Amino acid sequence: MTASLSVNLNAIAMLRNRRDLPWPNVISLGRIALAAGASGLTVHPRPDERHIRFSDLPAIRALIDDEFPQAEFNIEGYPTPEFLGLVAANEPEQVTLVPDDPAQSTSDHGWNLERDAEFLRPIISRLKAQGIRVSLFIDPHPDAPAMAKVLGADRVELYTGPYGGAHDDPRLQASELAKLESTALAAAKAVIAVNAGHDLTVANLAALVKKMPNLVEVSIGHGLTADALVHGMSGAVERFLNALQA
Ligand SMILES: CC(=O)[C@@H](O)[C@H](O)COP(=O)(O)O
Ligand SMILES: NCC(=O)COP(=O)(O)O
Repeated sequence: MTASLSVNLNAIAMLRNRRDLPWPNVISLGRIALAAGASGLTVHPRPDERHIRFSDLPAIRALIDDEFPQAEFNIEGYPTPEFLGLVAANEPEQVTLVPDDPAQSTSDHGWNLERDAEFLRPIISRLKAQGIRVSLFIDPHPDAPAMAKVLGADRVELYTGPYGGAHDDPRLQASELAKLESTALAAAKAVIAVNAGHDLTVANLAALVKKMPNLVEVSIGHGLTADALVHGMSGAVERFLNALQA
């Protein structure tokens, strides 16, 4: 089974938000990603809207519904009442619950499922009653998948930040990969599906999927956006040089 790719649009939105202008256009780039074979689009709205804006969500929902009905919308975030309202209004196929503090610059850990169980249980059940698949963002630990399953989650998303962050240290990267592998194995035993994400790149993805044969989906934003810039730069310069000659 090949894992599917959900393209996280947060990094593109952050670039757009540098100016009061509509480019880079999150919807146009989402369309390009889906037309190129991505299976879905991910957004992680944060309370200060510094990346994706709440007003982007209906347009992403409409893009999928109108042009890519097989694709999935994945909304990630901390389940505040405001976040749950956004989810109810935009009807994603999947919600990934992440234990972010609003002050965090990016996600850097998974849920403490023992401590947060009674907080998460009713939220998971409410989201599932709305027909939404629920995934819990977890640090790699072999006990976590079974705990997530008991709480009613459909999937876990393994936090791959430390694995991605070890890009310049092969020994550390191997030990982070071993943790991810054992957690994916534990998820297979607990019969819960596995997503993964954070700081995944073309360079670190192949080793990950080899060790996690039950990986269903990866969501990737920062590394994929960086790659899009590298591979799009010469074409963009060419277009501007042509415009200068016009
Ligand atoms: C849960 C997760 O790892 C991603 O959503 C990541 O946090 C991307 O969010 P930012 O692009 O806002 O950092
Ligand atoms: N769910 C994880 C995710 O979307 C990863 O984002 P990024 O670290 O690749 O920007």
